[in-house]
Amino acid sequence: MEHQQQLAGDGSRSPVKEKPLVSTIGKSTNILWHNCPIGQSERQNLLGQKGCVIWITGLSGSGKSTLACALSRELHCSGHLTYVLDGDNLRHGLNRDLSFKAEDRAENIRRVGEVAKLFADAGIICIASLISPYRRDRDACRVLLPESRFIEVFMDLPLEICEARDPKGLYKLARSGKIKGFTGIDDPYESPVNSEIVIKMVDGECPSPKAMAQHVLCYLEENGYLQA
Ligand SMILES: Nc1ncnc2c1ncn2[C@@H]1O[C@H](COP(=O)(O)OS(=O)(=O)O)[C@@H](OP(=O)(O)O)[C@H]1O
Ligand SMILES: Nc1ncnc2c1ncn2[C@@H]1O[C@H](COP(=O)(O)OP(=O)(O)O)[C@@H](O)[C@H]1O
Repeated sequence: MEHQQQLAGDGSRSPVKEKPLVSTIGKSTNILWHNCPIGQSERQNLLGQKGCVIWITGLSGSGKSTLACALSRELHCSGHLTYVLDGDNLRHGLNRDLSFKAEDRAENIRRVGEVAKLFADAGIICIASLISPYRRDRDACRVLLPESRFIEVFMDLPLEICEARDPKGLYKLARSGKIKGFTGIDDPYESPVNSEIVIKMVDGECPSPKAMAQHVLCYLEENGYLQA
């Protein structure tokens, strides 16, 4: 198979015959990586932005989906291509086979991390909005996306505020024991320690959805994500 070129003494290139590198990845054997001539940088140039993942983590009711939607709208209106991966929504399809026990939450985050990586490779600003309660699972996604392409946003709101909002009535059900293993009630949430962005209350008030989106937008502008 001809898949590499060798530089000859006169500077011309001639094909080198070499055995292809075949490897085992997970449970897949005898597989090869296939490169495409159009790569991430060409797609980024087309879109005028850097592909990245904005990973929003926090308790249920902390405003993850609200921020994801507000940010997506702001970016869209200023000519940037985004896509929102929302935990609740993905559990309707891709992740419908997963429960909320720790190993299923880990698999949920792993899958969404891999999907988000594809979106970033496509040059898209991917906004992932999931509770993602375990630090180890979030950090594994960060490793998947080197070159600062993983931007963690921590919704640092107190449980009492999230519980008071309770838009789906799930905290009420968890408190009465009708939902077991609910994050923040009888299941853990490990707060991030190295988030790029933290959204928190100021003088007892939560910033408005527009203000939260502006906060992230400023970070993207200042760090060069909104140009190729
Ligand atoms: N046991 C339990 N714990 C937490 N959340 C629960 C649970 N059961 C159902 N829900 C609803 O599922 C939404 C969270 O899904 P995620 O995929 O983001 O969760 S996780 O990242 O795998 O922990 C979450 O959505 P948000 O409120 O938008 O966070 C809940 O509506
Ligand atoms: N910045 C905010 N200020 C006031 N209310 C908010 C804000 N962000 C979210 N909310 C409200 O809080 C509730 C939970 O928000 P949501 O985005 O669904 O949270 P999550 O996705 O983290 O579960 C919703 O009723 C939403 O309208």
